[in-house]
Amino acid sequence: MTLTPVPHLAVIVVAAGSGTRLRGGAPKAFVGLDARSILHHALRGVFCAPAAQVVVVVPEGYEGDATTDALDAAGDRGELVTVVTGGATRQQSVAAGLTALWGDVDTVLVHDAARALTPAAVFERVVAALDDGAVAVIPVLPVVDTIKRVDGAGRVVAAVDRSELAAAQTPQGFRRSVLEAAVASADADHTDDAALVAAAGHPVVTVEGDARAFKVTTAPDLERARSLVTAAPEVEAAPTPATGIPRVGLGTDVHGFGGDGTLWLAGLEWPGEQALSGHSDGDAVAHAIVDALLAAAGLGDIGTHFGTDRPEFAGAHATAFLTHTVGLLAAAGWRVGNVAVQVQANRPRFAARRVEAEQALSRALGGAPVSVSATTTDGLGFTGRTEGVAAFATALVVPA
Ligand SMILES: Nc1ccn([C@@H]2O[C@H](COP(=O)(O)OP(=O)(O)OP(=O)(O)O)[C@@H](O)[C@H]2O)c(=O)n1
Ligand SMILES: C[C@](O)(CO)[C@H](O)COP(=O)(O)O
Repeated sequence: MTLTPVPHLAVIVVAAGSGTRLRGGAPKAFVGLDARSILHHALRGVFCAPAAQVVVVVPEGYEGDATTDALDAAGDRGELVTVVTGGATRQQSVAAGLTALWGDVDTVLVHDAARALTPAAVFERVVAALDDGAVAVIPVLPVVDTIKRVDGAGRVVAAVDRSELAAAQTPQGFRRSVLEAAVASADADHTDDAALVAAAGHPVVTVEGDARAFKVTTAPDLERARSLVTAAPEVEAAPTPATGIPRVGLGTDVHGFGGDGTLWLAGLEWPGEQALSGHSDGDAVAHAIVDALLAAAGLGDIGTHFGTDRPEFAGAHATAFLTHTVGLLAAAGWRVGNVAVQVQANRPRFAARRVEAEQALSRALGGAPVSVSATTTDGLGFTGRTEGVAAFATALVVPA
């Protein structure tokens, strides 16, 4: 998704850090997440913002690599890209980026390349606050851990009230004149641009950040980013949840009788009933729900994530499928609203276990409501001949 271009908006992507805490064997922005670098992933997000210019600030000697990444990520917007050499500190790199801005730019977002998986919605919120008249805007997340002040010997000195704290992310947005003046008059090195602007006496407002905008700082952060993009590349390409707007999806599945063991259907074991065949346990109800949820979130379909090339799902039951799907949704910023599923089958008879099935499926979906209905087809078709089971599901997902 690309927002409507804002003519006078530029994004400065600071990527000139060395990544000493990561120790990735190259400057951090040039370490790979998958086949592409951290910088490439960050720029893909940046090009969802309505920028008229994108300035990429990189370590000396990496200008060529950065240009290749930037032009690839830019697609047909390559003319917007300027690559410049950064400085010894982040603040100096921001200053270098500012010198490259075109004359008509009046609004600037500064974004860490290291926050490579920042969703477009965060850019949207920052731009919207600037449009509403703010001179400086930062995305923040609440601090979730209990915080202590400690002395040099590691002893606790005091508890800190975390309700007064927020963790700062990027992109941070500013009126250009305000940021330029703050950089020019800075008498200290600050770790973020908001601190610089606040030190110059300007109010800084906050908007909601996003857990996916985490900064790749240490090796575990890199692991997390890699697992997000390699385990579920579609997560990155999936539509970013538009604030407050839910989406619906549809899924169907069919399995024939003839499997080994007992029947598993709708997350329940059915002793004495003939099993369905399939790579997993043949639970057509669970699979239809997975398809409906993935479709709603724009994450492909069951074959994308649970194909026969995934041995861990051989023989797996509904809980494995549904909990994995909930995880994929969460990584893409969605949670399950509700699910309704209909089973067409002569056997098993659902009436006595319908509520039990709803509860089992709901548990596997983290508590989201699930409605199960069952019907026969008056002897028509393959379900009418008791050759198999068909299931049809609809799902609603809502921004997490
Ligand atoms: N001289 C610098 C230092 C940092 N950055 C950028 O600022 C962002 C946030 O910095 P940080 O995560 O601290 O990156 P590094 O400085 O590379 O990491 P470290 O402190 O571990 O060396 C990163 O995108 C980084 O590339 C920069 O452009 N120029
Ligand atoms: C700009 C920043 O990402 C906001 O959280 C941060 O300040 C970068 O520097 P840090 O030293 O890694 O916190």
